[in-house]
Amino acid sequence: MGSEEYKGSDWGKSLPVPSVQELVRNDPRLLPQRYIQLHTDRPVAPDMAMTPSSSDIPILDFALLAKGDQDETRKLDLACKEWGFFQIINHGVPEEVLLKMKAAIAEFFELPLEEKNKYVQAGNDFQGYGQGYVASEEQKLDWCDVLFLITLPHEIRNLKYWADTIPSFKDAIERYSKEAQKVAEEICANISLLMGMDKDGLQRSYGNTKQAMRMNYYPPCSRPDLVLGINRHSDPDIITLLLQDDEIPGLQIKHKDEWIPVKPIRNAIVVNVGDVMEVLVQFNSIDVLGLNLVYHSVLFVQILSNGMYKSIEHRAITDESKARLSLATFMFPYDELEIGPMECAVDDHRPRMYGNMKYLDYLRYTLGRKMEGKAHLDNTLKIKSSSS
Ligand SMILES: O=C(O)CCC(=O)C(=O)O
Ligand SMILES: [Fe+2]
Repeated sequence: MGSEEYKGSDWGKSLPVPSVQELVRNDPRLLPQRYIQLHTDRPVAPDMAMTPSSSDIPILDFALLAKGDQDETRKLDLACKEWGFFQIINHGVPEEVLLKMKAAIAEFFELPLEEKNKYVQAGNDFQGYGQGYVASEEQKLDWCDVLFLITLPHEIRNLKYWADTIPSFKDAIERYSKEAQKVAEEICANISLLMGMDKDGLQRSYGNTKQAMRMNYYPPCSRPDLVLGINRHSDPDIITLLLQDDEIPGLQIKHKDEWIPVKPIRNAIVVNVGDVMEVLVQFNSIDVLGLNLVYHSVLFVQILSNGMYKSIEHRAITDESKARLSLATFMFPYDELEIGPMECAVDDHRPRMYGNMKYLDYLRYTLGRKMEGKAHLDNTLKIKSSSS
């Protein structure tokens, strides 16, 4: 496949918006109307406190998982089913790699605006410095500036967006990107085992992957009760690894209709199930009998699916006095992959929950619209009459 096809420029684009960081620098109390969320979306006061439930979000020991520890594998299954989110510790990514990655992001956002603007999203591109998911001049905006880069495979990188002003920037990404890929692949390997396949089963199904990074900078906000750092959404990928600030909380996940904060754990990585995982890698209890019902061909994956692993809505709130940084590392399937449930898995007892769709079409659909919880999956692949 030619590298041109992989540049990401056909993934869609986002309308240009002002830098929030600059807005705050010029007047920390100014809050333009476009950032004030509708009442229903505002983070109400109880959300801002650490509720006891945040400590229920599963914490997995990655080293045990990689060793095939049965209890840890069961915890992974439960985490994907009950929460769609979990944190991993003992993940083996050296602390130095994490610190350098976070420092590189901080250094990027500290650059003067003129310098950052050298890496601004081109008119037809999703990559670069700017914001994502802005589809209209009317929609509410996130209190956030973003640098979005496709990081793997190497040949599809568009280095014009890589901040070469910062000498350590490329190296920091290089090292973290490699480690993050290993961790994501190991988690997928364990999910394959949970599906009754061998470790490579899932990977054979989704084929080659692409990795992209979304570096988020959330400036402090004088009215954190009125704005959102990033609006509620699910990630349109297979799996996401998130590095969040060790000190400043912000991430919240929707669990049983409540917004639960994900309490930062030093050096931990937050993992979440993406939309593609929900469509591709779900199974009902009948499948756990060890049957390998996942069938794959070069461009067509047919998966038995009945809605067990869910990509969960999440969002980030802002802090009144401190800026917060986070890094989401996405694992995407390749553009041509056709996703959908397998015909032989659909019968009177197991109604089809998803249609089929080329992944690129799904990605373009979702990236070309404002974030809206799980509406994008519901409006495309999800079959409306489905009960869940
Ligand atoms: O900053 C966060 O905690 C969440 C970021 C996120 O969800 C994303 O970039 O997709
Ligand atoms: Fe996300």
